[in-house]
Amino acid sequence: KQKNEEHTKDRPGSTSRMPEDSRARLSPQGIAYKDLPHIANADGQHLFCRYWKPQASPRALAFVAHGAGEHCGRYDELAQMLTGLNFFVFAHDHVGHGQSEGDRMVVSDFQVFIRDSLQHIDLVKKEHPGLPIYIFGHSMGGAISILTVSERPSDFAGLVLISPLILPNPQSATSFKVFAAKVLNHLLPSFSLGSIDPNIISRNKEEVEAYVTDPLVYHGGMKVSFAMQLLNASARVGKALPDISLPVLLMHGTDDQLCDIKGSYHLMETVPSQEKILKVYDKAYHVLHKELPEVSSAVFREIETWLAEKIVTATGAGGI
Ligand SMILES: O=C1CC[C@@H](CCC(=O)N2CCC(COc3ccc(F)cc3Cl)CC2)N1
Repeated sequence: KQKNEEHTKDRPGSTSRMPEDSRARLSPQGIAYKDLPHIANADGQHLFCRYWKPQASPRALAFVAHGAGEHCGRYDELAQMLTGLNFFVFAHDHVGHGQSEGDRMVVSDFQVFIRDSLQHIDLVKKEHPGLPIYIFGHSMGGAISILTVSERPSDFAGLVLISPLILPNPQSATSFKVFAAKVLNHLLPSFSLGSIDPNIISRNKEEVEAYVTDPLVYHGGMKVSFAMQLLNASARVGKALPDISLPVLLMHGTDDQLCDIKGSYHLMETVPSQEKILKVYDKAYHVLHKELPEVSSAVFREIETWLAEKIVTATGAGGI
């Protein structure tokens, strides 16, 4: 031991740390992971998980991919509605988000989000063999959902996208800014660009307040390296669309200033899916499920109706 310490002391920059095991590992909020539902991803990072179980035995599974800076707890209402349809709903906080490990809103490669989602999906599918699985994504979570489906073309029964990130917003990604971001990424990857203006996420002031005061939401600026990963993601999404052929329900607000609705029009023109529905919400902002009551209730109703008819036919309990 003594010898060993001698050795590590000499080597610059090395520390002989005690191996940290799950027992001692704490969430960014200081809660022991042994007391939280969690999975460890391929890099050993602990991801906080949420599960919403229906009363009766589930008829279908739903995985929810949250957006940049937020966390899966913000989908509680949506998940509750789905458990009413006898869905077993599950989600996790992506690396660098909410109660999961990782530097805040940092990811080494966008693929990490897809890899971790597939790991969680495979885990839950093993526990519920044979059930159809639907995937939900909002904003950056929409890009994660599309890329997750494109890796498993026949695994999913449907894709629900709420204002997905498909094309970078022209303002935040002008060719000059993209060029600047690429240059900056080499020089100062941690340089912080602006943070999201909370007032443009929704017209619902209470929801804006909830977002601003939510301690699990990251309110810092977006690092250049993360912006690069988002650009990488939207490029990959553009290439994946021609291979998406599962049923798609897509919703977008005309006044979304964070993810351009043009991306959803492009998706509709590009995916070969037989069933693809785009619902446009006039004057609505980015977070449709947390918008003015008439918009969000329409969004929930839309999702409920779309899914109810699918799982009825899927379980063959349809009419004569
Ligand atoms: O409930 C909630 C609260 C938060 C919101 C989700 C937010 C989310 O996920 N966004 C919105 C911002 C968007 C910025 O995109 C870029 C920025 C710079 C760049 F250079 C290239 C891109 Cl593409 C990425 C996707 N929903």
